Amino acid sequence: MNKVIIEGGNSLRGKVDISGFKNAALPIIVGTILSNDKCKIKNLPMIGDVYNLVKIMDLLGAKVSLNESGYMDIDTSTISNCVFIDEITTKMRASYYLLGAGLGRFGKVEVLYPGGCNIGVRPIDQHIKGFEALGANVEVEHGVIRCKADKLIGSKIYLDVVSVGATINIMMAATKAEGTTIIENAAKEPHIVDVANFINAMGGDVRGAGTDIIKINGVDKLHGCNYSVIPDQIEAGTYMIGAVATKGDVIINNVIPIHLEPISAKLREMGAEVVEYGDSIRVNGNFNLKSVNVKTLPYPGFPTDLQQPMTALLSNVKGTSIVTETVFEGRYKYVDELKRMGVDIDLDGRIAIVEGVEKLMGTKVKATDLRGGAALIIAGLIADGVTEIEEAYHIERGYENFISKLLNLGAKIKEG
Ligand SMILES: CC(=O)N[C@H]1[C@@H](OP(=O)(O)OP(=O)(O)OC[C@H]2O[C@@H](n3ccc(=O)[nH]c3=O)[C@H](O)[C@@H]2O)O[C@H](CO)[C@@H](O)[C@@H]1O
Ligand SMILES: C=C(OP(=O)(O)O)C(=O)O
Repeated sequence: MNKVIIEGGNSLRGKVDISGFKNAALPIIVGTILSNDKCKIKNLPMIGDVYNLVKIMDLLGAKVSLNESGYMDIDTSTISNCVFIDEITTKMRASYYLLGAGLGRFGKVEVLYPGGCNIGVRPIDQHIKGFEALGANVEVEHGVIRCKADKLIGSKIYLDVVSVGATINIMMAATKAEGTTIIENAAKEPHIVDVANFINAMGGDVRGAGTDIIKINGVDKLHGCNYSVIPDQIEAGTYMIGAVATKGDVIINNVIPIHLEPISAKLREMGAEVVEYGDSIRVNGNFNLKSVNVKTLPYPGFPTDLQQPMTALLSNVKGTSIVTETVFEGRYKYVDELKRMGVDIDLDGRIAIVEGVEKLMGTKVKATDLRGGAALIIAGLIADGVTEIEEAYHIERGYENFISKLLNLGAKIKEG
């Protein structure tokens, strides 16, 4: 998808089904390497990152098939090593999970430094700290990461920053270590819990996921399993924000409402109505909305992945909103694009001062990254006239059928 064209001005109304969580699905697919067996994974999102990862798993030697309803059969017993220097892994962030899974299974991994959204420096020092604490030798040279361990031994690891990727990577490697590993100051995101549940479904012993102390008792051998990925918190949050931005009324199905609490709370604070049901949530934005301040934080704080769509919404809400991005220092690149649509946002380091304007105007803009692209879609939905979003391929990395889901909700949107 190169371009998305939106004619703004329609409220989103109706129902939308949320797909499986990108940031849980990706480590789960890579985590099947630990099993050395056959796994069946359900509820995978049909997104660019999943397609890319299927190619990677295939090139590594796994037998993998994925059907269009998000069901994967994968046999990783046919993988013989994890030395894999191929540019394909630089097209996404989650290829870094080859480090934890490969180290756990083979005691040796060589891969290129991962890619992913251009939202800041994104170091992996905490992953490395964890692997080294488990006894691995790690070298990073000319963009290649090499990890090697004759034997992994459980250890106590305090993360200096709360990192989703480091928590999951250490959990994966430690699952095959001798003895017990304790991760302190671990990330608590819903996908951490999902990956821990998946490891346990393969016969692992991970306890405490979802709290900031995770205990992993190493096991000798894992086995295959059947597993279903949780719904995508960020995709759901994007539709919630879209409903409010367009003064619409949307029922968002296949969600875990508690995972959406940080978003629901903020939208309620703005004056929107958010009603939770068992596995769905209704968001009605047809009220007088007020400006709010938003600070991104690790879970259960407001997710950084929704900062961009949220800022697009606030740009059209009367009053001053202050957005503070505490997780990624470079996550405001899309603001220049929003400015082309007439928004009034001043950036001061990690702080965005958003003066709500009455109207956004459609024009040609460029998606700078995945969620920056989603922010431009939200802006395009509320803008007067036509918005053309170029470099829209970023959006496909993480949203399943975004265009057709929005069409079903009444948006005027098409691929260009
Ligand atoms: C594929 C995937 O799941 N991506 C998500 C993952 O990215 P990712 O795993 O890259 O994000 P982290 O949680 O690791 O990063 C959080 C913060 O820690 C810093 N840091 C991280 C690791 C490290 O070794 N050293 C270090 O300093 C990062 O620069 C950032 O400032 O979590 C982010 C935070 O929820 C999300 O925005 C991404 O969508
Ligand atoms: C930053 C994101 O993705 P990634 O870490 O895969 O680049 C995201 O999903 O918003």
